[in-house]
Amino acid sequence: MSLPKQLLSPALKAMNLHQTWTLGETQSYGHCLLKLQTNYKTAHNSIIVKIALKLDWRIGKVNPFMSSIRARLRPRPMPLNIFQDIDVLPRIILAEPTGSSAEVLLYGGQVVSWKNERKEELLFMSSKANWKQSKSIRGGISFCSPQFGNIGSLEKHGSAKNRLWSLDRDPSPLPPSDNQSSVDLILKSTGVDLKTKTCSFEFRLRISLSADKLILIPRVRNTDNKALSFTSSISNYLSVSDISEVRVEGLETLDYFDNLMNRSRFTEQADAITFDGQMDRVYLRTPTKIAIIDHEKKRTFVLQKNAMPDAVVWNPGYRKAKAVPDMGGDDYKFMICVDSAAIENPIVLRPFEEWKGYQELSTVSSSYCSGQLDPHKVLYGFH
Ligand SMILES: O=P(O)(O)OC[C@H]1O[C@H](O)[C@H](O)[C@@H](O)[C@@H]1O
Repeated sequence: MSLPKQLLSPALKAMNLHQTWTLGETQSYGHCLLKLQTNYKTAHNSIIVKIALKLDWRIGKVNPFMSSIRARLRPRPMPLNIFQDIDVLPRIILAEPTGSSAEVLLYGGQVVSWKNERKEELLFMSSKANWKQSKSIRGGISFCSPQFGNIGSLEKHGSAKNRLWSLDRDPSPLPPSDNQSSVDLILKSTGVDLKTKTCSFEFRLRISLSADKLILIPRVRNTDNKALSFTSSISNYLSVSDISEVRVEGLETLDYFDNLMNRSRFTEQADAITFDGQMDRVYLRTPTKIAIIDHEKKRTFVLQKNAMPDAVVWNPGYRKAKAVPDMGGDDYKFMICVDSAAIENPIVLRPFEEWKGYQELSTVSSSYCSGQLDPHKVLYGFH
């Protein structure tokens, strides 16, 4: 008996992600049998549809179809908490057993909230942030690539923060995240990027939350057959009590480009960086660990990073903040940007090569001081 068309079409539909396939016997090397059984109820009867699919693949070659089948056969991870209310940008809520949480937008792959177990917000968000899906949202944490700032011909701070990312179900070679405190996102270059960059690429971003720690692992893959060169930063808007109470340690004696002085190069002379007006600097070849100490809040942010040798320190100060349309008058007091970055030497990827960065943000109580920067880790990294 042949299956009526009206039943065959939903049966074929059922062959997609929503059904679990079972792996049948392997008949010989390079062949495999996949089986699916579904039950259809019509008004009068119930019909069992059994579908068997034989797959052949060539020895020694990776078959992308097989790897997608394997991905379907993997045990299902816990569903993510995704919210998509009307008029609100789709967001993923990451939660962690101690009570800390984070919110990640698909738009820009941006982290717009990170709260500790006492529900205190650790990230700054502008009181005039533009929450529409067209411009970047001032605040939180975002991955800026393939260009930092306006050094180059591409969109300022790159296109990654102004695009809608998707969930990345197969973040290999990273293992898939299987809990509700981690999310993997992917963004592929579009025709618009290609017009300006003339090279196709993929961005991937893993955001993981654990007790008092937020980890970001950005990746850039060159999917073209010519070399790709790019600069990047992870822009961190940290919430502080008052910028005049903040000092940044770990950057002393380093060279920096001063963006307020036509990117001229200077050497830091101060013991630590403090703020009494606008500051916009790119510190070069920094240690892997930087401390941002908030005396009034008695809280220290510890920024640890790998594969991003530079660090941007930015606060607009009173005057510049007035000229920034999406920033409230006093907002500059309650924020500091200290970004992990690769700016001085652009990253160059050969065809199909992938770059992987790493950033870990954590908080400790303010008894922290520069003496606690572990010299070994500062010199040799923390992995
Ligand atoms: O105003 P935006 O384009 O978001 O840039 C905000 C800031 O980002 C970085 O920190 C740059 O070093 C600054 O020069 C820039 O002002």
